[in-house]
Amino acid sequence: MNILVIKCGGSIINELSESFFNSIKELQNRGYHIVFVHGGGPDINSMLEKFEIEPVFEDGLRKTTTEVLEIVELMLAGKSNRSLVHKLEAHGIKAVGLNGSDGGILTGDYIDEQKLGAVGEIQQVNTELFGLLFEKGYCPVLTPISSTEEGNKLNVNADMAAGSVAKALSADMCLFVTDVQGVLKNGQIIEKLNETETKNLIMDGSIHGGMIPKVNTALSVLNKGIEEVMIVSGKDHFYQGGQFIGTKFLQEEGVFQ
Ligand SMILES: Nc1ncnc2c1ncn2[C@@H]1O[C@H](COP(=O)(O)OP(=O)(O)O)[C@@H](O)[C@H]1O
Ligand SMILES: CC(=O)N[C@@H](CCC(=O)OP(=O)(O)O)C(=O)O
Repeated sequence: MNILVIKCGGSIINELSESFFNSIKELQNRGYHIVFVHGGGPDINSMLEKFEIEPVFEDGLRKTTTEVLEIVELMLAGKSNRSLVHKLEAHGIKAVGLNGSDGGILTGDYIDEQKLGAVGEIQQVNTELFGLLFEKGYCPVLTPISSTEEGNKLNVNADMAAGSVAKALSADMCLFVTDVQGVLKNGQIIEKLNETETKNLIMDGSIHGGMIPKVNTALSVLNKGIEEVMIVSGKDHFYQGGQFIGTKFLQEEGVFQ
């Protein structure tokens, strides 16, 4: 079974192009089973603004108080997930929305409760429901809210959640769909990146903000043996005639799995 995990960023959910859906259909026709993991950062920020709460980020991760967590879940599960499922279905792609806590899909733990509040990283992924949905031709669409073993809710960065899902499924491919064509430097797309080059771009500030968890997750997924890991745009065709368009992450030369 060919499995593809697609992380769909909040930056692009409301602006996904027709070409994006055509690319998804082309991949399904080529036999890929697809799991979507979505974000929703901009919608969360808009709602926080309405409540006059200032969004605070540390290296791309949202500081999550109890009050913020309620708004995060409201927007992610109530808006972003619904929008993506509606759009997929409207394009003839069978989709079912799930929260990370449904059927115990995502179990996590706090990263640094003191510094970030209720922000987690994934410790375990229960893939059983994905298998059941794949059998009937549905794409699971997952909100990255997780539970701790004690049942506390955690806000998990959607890039990191997608990476954990890709690893748990031993996916053939993991794509991060966002609002830019890939990793850019001086406005130009970088087509191929290895770990050292990526770390240097973070150090010199060329990669910043929400791109940091994305590239770090891309590298960690690659290091787990998933060979096709890319950042692509949801504004255009990211796949056409068997070719992907975006930034592809590559193992360092001389490093073998
Ligand atoms: N080197 C870079 N190349 C491209 N985008 C970058 C880079 N560094 C930071 N970014 C920012 O990262 C954003 C994508 O991350 P983010 O806003 O978190 O998107 P998403 O919601 O899709 O996860 C881009 O729109 C851009 O503003
Ligand atoms: C801990 C943390 O940062 N969680 C993210 C979850 C949503 C997300 O990752 O959305 P994007 O993919 O649009 O960035 C947040 O609260 O914004």
